[in-house]
Amino acid sequence: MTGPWTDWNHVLKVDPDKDLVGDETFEDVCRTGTDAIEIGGTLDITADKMQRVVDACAEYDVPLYQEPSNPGVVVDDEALDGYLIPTVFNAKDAFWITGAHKEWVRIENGMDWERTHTEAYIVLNPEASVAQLTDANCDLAVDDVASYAAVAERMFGQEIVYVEYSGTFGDTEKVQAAHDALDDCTLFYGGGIHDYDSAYEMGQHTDVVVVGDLLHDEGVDAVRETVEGARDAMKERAEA
Ligand SMILES: CC(C)=CCC/C(C)=C/CC/C(C)=C/CC/C(C)=C/COP(=O)(O)OP(=O)(O)O
Ligand SMILES: O=P(O)(O)OC[C@@H](O)CO
Ligand SMILES: [Mg+2]
Repeated sequence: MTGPWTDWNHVLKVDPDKDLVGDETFEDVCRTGTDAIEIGGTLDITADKMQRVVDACAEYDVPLYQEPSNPGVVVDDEALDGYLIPTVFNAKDAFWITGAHKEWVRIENGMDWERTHTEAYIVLNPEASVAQLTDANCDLAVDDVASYAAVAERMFGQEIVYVEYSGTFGDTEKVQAAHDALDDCTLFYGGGIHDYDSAYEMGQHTDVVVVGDLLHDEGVDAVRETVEGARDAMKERAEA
């Protein structure tokens, strides 16, 4: 399965419910050197807030994807390269596995399947809003994580597997196990990446490093360092 993400090292996740730092602009956000921008968050997201970020980023040439947290916040906009649709594989509440998806397809006026892509989340930080919302079972061993990853790719045809530690730096052994379990599927990792070193370290275990809160807490210069860290790690891996 191919998609543009097979060439990415770094994704910047913009939370439409959070502010930028100081007088930074979305032009600055689009010029951090990241490979793509994913617009999404768990709490207090609305279609209006989503639309504002899409509009602010539309004129720059960085790939722009929406990652909706529920069917009601999807925006139909030509400026979007596509939709990355989460499914939380370790959710205890089935709404987040197929229920929301069924509702979305039911209420949409014709699906844009060409631009719709799948992201299999394995949520591992029990403190994160996404874990609490979806009632995720985060108590997973290394082999549980690897097995979820394989199931996502082989049995559910997911295009991306996303190991999610939102808010905290994750266990590299679990991330590596997910990576080893995958064949064509692209592995995203997100959580607690806050500088060059953390991006470089996790970049050795995943295909793509996702950076979120750093943008809203520290700003674009800090994000740029993580782009460098992820890129250096992956370049070294490719050369090894
Ligand atoms: C079918 C459609 C269109 C939507 C449903 C999509 C699903 C299953 C969403 C469940 C998982 C989810 C809420 C994903 C949103 C992306 C995400 C994990 C953002 C990070 O959120 P946090 O960092 O936990 O939240 P805050 O930063 O808002 O606290
Ligand atoms: O905010 P952070 O901790 O960088 O996490 C990024 C992303 O995985 C959240 O969905
Ligand atoms: Mg967050």
